[in-house]
Amino acid sequence: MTEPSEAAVRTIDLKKTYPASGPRPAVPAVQGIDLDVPRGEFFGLLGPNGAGKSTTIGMLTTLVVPTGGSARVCDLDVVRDAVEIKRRIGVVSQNNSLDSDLTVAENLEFRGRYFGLGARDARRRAGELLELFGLTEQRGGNPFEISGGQAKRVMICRALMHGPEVLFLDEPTAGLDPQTRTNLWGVLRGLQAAGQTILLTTHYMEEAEALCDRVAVVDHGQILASGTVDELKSNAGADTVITVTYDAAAPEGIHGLADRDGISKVEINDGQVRVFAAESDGLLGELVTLGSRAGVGVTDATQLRPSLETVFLTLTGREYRE
Ligand SMILES: Nc1ncnc2c1ncn2[C@@H]1O[C@H](COP(=O)(O)OP(=O)(O)OP(=O)(O)O)[C@@H](O)[C@H]1O
Repeated sequence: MTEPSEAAVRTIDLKKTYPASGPRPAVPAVQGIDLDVPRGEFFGLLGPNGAGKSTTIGMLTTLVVPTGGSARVCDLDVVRDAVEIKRRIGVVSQNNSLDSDLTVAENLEFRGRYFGLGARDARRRAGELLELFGLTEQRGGNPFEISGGQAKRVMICRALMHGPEVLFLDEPTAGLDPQTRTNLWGVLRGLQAAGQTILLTTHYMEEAEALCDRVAVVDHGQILASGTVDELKSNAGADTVITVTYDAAAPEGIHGLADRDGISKVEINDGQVRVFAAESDGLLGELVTLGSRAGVGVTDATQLRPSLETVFLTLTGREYRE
């Protein structure tokens, strides 16, 4: 037997353009992305709605057929080896896809049988997973009469029934309240600690920051940057970003700031001024003072410490909207 490849997921110039339909033009949803996710890693695709994350995960899980480039999962080709890949991966979709005609436990057992487990093994494995995920009390319940967080945990259990090599999660905590989200983070961290390779998509920056070993920031179907959160911050946006909105055109004095040590960039858009600074002490006060000396008031001011948010702002020039 050959050693399994170290890469759990590898894509080269992967593309998907949805064809035009009636008056709707073709949509270039994914425009050539390269990913390399080693086994054991917790990898995140982070981007705003419509960035192409679901389409990417769809291609990796063989549900969406690429229109260009290539993708390998568990060293298998997503187009040629789709059936084998399905056996090797677990997928948790965005919406509740549990079967409402079955109980929580039956949903899991059914999946186990589908993947070839005997009835007793399927029951035992379902019981173990439900216990591990704190769902034993819900085992006989209807999967649509439990909370959103519980349903998501059941879906993760179901995806783990056959011991997948890679677990794919599409926006696992979208729509969940903060407490439930944090609980689910604990569950996912536990899975990774046990050796599970995980690839998730998220539009929550703090989720990517809290969970992922490495993150690819995606926007308009392209990867803008990837690396550990620390690498992203130091390569793309180590700066604090101060945004001030004046009630008239920005005061003249602002232009001089761009030449100062510790300030890497100043953007001026009519009354809005954005300053990217490694040394930001006192800067906000200075921007207010410059305004008042010129007879211009401040209507809004924000200061963002270096974070994935400032990385996105630096890369795209746009604020990140969840
Ligand atoms: N089946 C489809 N047919 C046509 N266009 C599609 C289809 N699915 C997605 N799109 C379009 O492709 C683009 C990327 O969508 P995608 O769902 O991959 O993004 P996303 O980052 O996952 O966003 P979200 O979190 O909102 O799902 C969007 O413009 C979307 O409208």
